[in-house]
Amino acid sequence: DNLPTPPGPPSLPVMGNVHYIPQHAAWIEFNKMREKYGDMLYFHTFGRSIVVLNSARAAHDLLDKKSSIYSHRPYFAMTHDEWALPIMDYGEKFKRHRRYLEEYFRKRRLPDYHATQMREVHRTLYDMLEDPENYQIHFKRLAGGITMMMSYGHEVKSKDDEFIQIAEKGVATIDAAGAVGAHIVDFFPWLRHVPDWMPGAGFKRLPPGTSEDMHAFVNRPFEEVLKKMAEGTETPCYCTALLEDTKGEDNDGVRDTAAITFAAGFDTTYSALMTALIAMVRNPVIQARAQAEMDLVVGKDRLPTFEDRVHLTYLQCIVMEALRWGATTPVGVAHRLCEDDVYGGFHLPKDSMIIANAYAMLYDPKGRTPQPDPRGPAFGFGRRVCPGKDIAENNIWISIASLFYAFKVSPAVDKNGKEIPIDSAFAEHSIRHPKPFRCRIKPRRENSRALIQQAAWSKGVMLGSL
Ligand code: HEM
Repeated sequence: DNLPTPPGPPSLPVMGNVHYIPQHAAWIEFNKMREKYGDMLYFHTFGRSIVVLNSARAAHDLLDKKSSIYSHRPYFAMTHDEWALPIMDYGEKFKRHRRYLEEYFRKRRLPDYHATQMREVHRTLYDMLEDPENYQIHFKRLAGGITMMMSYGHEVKSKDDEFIQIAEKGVATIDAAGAVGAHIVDFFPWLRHVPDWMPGAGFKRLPPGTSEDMHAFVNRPFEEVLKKMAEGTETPCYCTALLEDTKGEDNDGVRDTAAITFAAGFDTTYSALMTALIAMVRNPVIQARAQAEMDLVVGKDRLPTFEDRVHLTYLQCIVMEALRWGATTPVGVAHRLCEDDVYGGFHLPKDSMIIANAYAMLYDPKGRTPQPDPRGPAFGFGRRVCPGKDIAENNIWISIASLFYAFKVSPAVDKNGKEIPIDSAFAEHSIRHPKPFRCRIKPRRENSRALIQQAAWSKGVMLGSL
């Protein structure tokens, strides 16, 4: 048919209009273009096209409702290194890897992880009590510690943990930004044959030596699990359970999916925790209200547990708002349309790269009652929706509940005792983070210290925490 492609900035002959794709924080600029061009933006060059979806409706209508044709990933060069699910194209291996993760992180299984989550969070409370200045390090250890325990049964006692170091290096080589968020900043190199901004393409630019880091990251923790299983000293975890299920027929799949839970879950969770913290530091009234709700539901003599969750509706709103305001993965990971399609009277060409602008959806100024659920845009769409979304939400929930139950957080003060104003700007990377800020984290009540010490002591996480 002769339907037009969606609107977008004006095109040059041959070159098309990709030069209008902003180099920095593209999601913000795409959002501005929305006023002029609407919910869909179209960019093209040399016969290739990119469609940006600026509204939750468009993303839902296409990526969710027509997921059978919108769940591929754009082409990129490093296919031989396809161990990482987020960049894997649709196909048998993709389905197998997703099945593993969905099976082990499905809703029904979530209670299996509660003990690990509580233990790691209580360890973090203790770290915060002893060394509140370094809260960022404790959040990092927490985000990494939960994943390492769930995936490998490995206990992360300090930030200097061997596997965390390996993993951080490994994730850095994937270019964390590229692994879970599309690297739009580097959009132009895409014209040089390979979409450099695509997750995985970062491998190409690695400085010498880092492919060893990547290899170590994917292999070392897994090998340790195998070794422990051989000795009979393993801790039950994702790897041990899945190795048993798959009976040695897909050890690579177990290894790769375990590694991706770390790569995809570490920085994102850390960012969400930082977002919740800065939000509470800046909004003392809201913080106090959440604490009053917890005092009512939890009482004053114990720390919160997952059982309290259904009663803590105000706190749940804070978690939702952190997911919204944080827009941790502002453009998620790009999808690819695998056949021609029509939407809203426009022609969407086969093989278009589809970018869901989650940022635009989460920052949509049009007020609605009730507010739309931020989890849709925050965790992605269709058959590619984040398989860790429920476990991620639980990680964030128990962390936030416990932290604000035990501590009062407020802006840092200067030497005259005056509060230092906090700049709540975000670093606009493809995994967004609040920019570093200083704050005070103080036990909230007289017995807070004792409650934390008791919890940390009973779980044996008191020593070697720092
Ligand atoms: C706040 C935390 C998190 C956020 C905001 C987040 C967000 C996302 C988003 C937006 C996507 C892309 C979805 C799409 O293509 O439409 C994604 C994919 C993915 N996430 Fe998460 N995620 C988080 C935590 C986690 C955790 C804890 C895990 C591990 C259990 C995880 C594992 C994955 C995997 C494996 C994919 C690739 C799925 C695929 O390509 O089929 N994520 N995530």
